[in-house]
Amino acid sequence: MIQADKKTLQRILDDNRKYTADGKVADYIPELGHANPAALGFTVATKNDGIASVGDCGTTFTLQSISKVISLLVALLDHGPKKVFAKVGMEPSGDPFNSIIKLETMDHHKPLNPMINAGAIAIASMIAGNHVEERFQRVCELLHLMTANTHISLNEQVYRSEKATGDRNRSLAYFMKSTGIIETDVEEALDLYFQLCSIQVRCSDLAKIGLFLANWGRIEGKDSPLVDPCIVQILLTIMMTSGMYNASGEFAIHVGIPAKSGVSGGILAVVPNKMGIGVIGPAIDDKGNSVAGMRILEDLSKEYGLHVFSEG
Ligand SMILES: NC(=O)CC[C@H](N)C(=O)O
Repeated sequence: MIQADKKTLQRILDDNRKYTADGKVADYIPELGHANPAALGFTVATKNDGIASVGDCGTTFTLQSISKVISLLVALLDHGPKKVFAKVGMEPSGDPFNSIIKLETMDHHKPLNPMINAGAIAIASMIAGNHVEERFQRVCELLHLMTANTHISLNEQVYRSEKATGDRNRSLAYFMKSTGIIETDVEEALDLYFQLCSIQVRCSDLAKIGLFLANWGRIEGKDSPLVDPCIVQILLTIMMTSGMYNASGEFAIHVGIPAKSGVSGGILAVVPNKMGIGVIGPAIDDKGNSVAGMRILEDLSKEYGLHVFSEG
């Protein structure tokens, strides 16, 4: 269906190109500022119907906050939900992704969820490994398995740029160290977080990660899951409630599928049991979400009836 329907996918892309003009490329991490604001593309990877890409899918970009889903997955594999959620909450924040305001006032100073920066830095501090490089490699190896693409690796320039300008994240991390949320070396947690945000991918990689989650942790064509489906259920639920930062509620109403965005303009979306979708559109809104990318997902959801709360 998806291959045969490439015309529909192309129409959805063309209809939404105009919205790239309504956003801006993030430049608070200077290296991200080089992205082309007019770029737009997406890949759909389906369970039984192959994979199709339209638009500027050759564009490479960094995961940015999309990496938060993968870090959470690895931390859950390492420690289990009980230990992980003792340190980080499960509630939507309603605040910007890099907000510091609730850290002091929340119960036990827990960051509200793993999809905001504070939560993701705390999660990074829990990823097991002898040193940062080993921890980073563990995450990359999992990505290689999910995508069958062993080329996925660090974008060194973005990493350096982010590390040089990441003072807000540094302040979040040191605050969490002072309250005991971070128990390990704070600089190492930050370094790993910056590296994970700087992993370079294409839309097709995101779509395959999405399909892996849509398949409840199974690699296409393999029967036994690589990760416990209960863990995938946690990831999808947190993506649904918090994946689009303080626009998660609106996105859930209009699109209705679990998704995670990043300030590079990428969006990873999952239609459980059906497909994974990867979108790139570097022009983002003031909440950090790709403007045209969200419109594409809304159109795909309406065209194919993907909203998870749909009349049967
Ligand atoms: N929303 C995002 O994608 C933020 C990730 C970015 N690396 C940051 O820490 O600021």
